[in-house]
Amino acid sequence: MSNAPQFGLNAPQSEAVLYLDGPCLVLAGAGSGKTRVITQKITHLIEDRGYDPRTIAALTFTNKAALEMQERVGTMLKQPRQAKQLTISTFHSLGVKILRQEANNLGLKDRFSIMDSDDCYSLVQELAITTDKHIIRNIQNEISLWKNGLVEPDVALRNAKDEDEAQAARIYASYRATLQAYQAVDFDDLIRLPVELFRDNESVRDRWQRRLRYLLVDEYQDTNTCQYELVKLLVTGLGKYPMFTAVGDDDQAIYAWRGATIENLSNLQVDFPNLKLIKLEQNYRSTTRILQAANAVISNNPKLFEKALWSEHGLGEPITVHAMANDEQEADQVAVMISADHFERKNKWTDYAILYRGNHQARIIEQALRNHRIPYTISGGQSFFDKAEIKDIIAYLRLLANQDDDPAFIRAVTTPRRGIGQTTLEVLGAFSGQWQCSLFEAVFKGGIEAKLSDRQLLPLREFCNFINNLEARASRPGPGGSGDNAAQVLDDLMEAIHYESYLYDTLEERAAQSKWQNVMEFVNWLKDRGRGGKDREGEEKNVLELTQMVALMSMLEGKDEEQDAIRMSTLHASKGLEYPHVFLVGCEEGILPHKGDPDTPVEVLAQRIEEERRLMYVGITRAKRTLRITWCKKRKRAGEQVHCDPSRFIPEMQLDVGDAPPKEDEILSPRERLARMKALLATPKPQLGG
Ligand SMILES: Nc1ncnc2c1ncn2[C@@H]1O[C@H](COP(=O)(O)OP(=O)(O)OP(=O)(O)O)[C@@H](O)[C@H]1O
Ligand SMILES: [Mg+2]
Repeated sequence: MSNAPQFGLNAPQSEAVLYLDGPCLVLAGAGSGKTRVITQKITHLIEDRGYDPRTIAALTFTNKAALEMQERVGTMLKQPRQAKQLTISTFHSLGVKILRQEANNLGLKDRFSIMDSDDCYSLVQELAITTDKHIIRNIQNEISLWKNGLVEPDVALRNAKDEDEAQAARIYASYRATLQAYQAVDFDDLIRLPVELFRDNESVRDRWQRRLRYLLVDEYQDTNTCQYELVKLLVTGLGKYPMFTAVGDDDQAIYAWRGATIENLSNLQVDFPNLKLIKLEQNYRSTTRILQAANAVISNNPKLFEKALWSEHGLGEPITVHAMANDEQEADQVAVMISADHFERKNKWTDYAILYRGNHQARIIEQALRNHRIPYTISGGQSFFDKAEIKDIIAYLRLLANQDDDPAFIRAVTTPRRGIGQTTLEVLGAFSGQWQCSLFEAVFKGGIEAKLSDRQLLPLREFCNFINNLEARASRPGPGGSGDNAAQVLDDLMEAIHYESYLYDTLEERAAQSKWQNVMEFVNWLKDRGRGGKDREGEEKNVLELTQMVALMSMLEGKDEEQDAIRMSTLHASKGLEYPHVFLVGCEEGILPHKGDPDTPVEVLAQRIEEERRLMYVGITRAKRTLRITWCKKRKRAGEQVHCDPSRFIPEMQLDVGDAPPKEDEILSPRERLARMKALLATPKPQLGG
């Protein structure tokens, strides 16, 4: 097979697309067309190699990225409908798909629930018998890291370094037991459980390997141990070539705090000695100035793999740095700059992005944008699915799907209020603890009559009967497969719980109206999905399946509105995306790099700063044409104005080095420009290992 460039790709990109003799890793910097390799390869597999689209899976990091990839492939295929048959999803969605089909093999009932991180927080709070947020979060993190590292509770306990960690390990053991009792899984389990299943059950694993003939993984640098294990289990087997392509960039690894390890990149070379390594060096996204700044910043980190990026897009406009008096002025000025730029360049709003380190920075920017009447959408922040009214409805759905889901039971039974008080619930809780059954089961269990009066018990039983009746219909497919069953069940549910009047009774009118609109939007969206999407092309879903789908969506991001609006996003959520004009705000010491725990040991601190630097690199490289950096001399923290210093990453960008007046851009020929750029990039960098 020739490696001649094709499909609008450069030579190494086509090589990666055409390579099918074994596992392949594309390692390259930002904007070099890694994701493009994935979409092209999927198309190539289907159109030129005769792969059935149902046997191809591509894994990405966010639901949004998955959706974009699916749409992109759809436009490339001669038969766009085939794109719908592909599995293009996040690791977690693939996990749900596996769990749903293999629940019985894992001792789970079909109707397991997926607990969100709030539920898990409450559970840890209960088990740890404390209300100290800091302690609870720490334990929650520790449990998550153990799960993602595939560490069992007894091993965690044995290896505990101190009493705090031992205590966390004991809570981890009870936490797992409790989830099992609830017939629930948390987000980490969505990947951990399939891994355990594939490890322990060869025939199940074999079945999945037969179904998935080719696996592609985007943003590979951010996979954690558990996700890597899942990849390995899917692609290694008896008499079968591991067929996969992973693409990634070690300089963009920004999820170490969630257990991702960059070592997975080098592990790949160890675990698959015949791994084909392909590097890409041409950047197609950004101007030379932007790339220079990005390269300069990241050259301060030790390197796992050497890379040198260059671009043909010309030097471009200067990168500007703006010092602001305080955070209010920053927000206002950014809004003013965007407004002016928007009218001057006659751009769309979607051409702009404001990126920041932490969600807490968003509120003040939102207010400024509203003042200036600039439309915006937020990603990576509070998602639609995290709104209280949506979570209320989801609680009912979860309970329909799984009556043992205690957190959902408590939320649903008390919202709207139906005369069931805290004392009643406490008695019920104690009783269910004593009998080791769920709250729902406790309501009908013999002996409960002695604990609760009729007045207390009646509304509980009424509620449970209502759920039971609805549940009987919830799991059925529609009559004649019309998918209308889900819609009918949803309508009945909404009518029966009087949620609308509850909102108007408890809130002032405007708030109630807006919340009710959200609820209706959510319900209609669910109904559409139940019918297989707006065009009814996808799979139909019953209420149980819809519930699991929703649980997953809330994890990383919200619903995306397709309006012309600027994008506000955390740096983490901006990964993989690109915008013509980027504002990187709050570039101050303590914010970016993030302050973190003052007790952090020096060697850990150094690693953290490196991760923060990669985050800066991700931010810079989202920009295609212009990049503006802002920082504040003062910022309000806990109600007080505190003094701030500019981020160390600003001088690291070495803006003076390549910052020639824009005219020079026109004088240099592309070849000269390239030579100049390469010379600038040739500064020696510290080497590390591999
Ligand atoms: N060979 C090519 N010719 C022209 N444009 C390209 C080529 N390859 C990629 N691009 C374009 O360059 C931009 C960056 O590509 P892509 O998003 O695939 O990069 P990436 O390596 O995945 O970046 P990131 O590391 O940020 O995820 C996209 O707009 C893409 O369409
Ligand atoms: Mg990408």
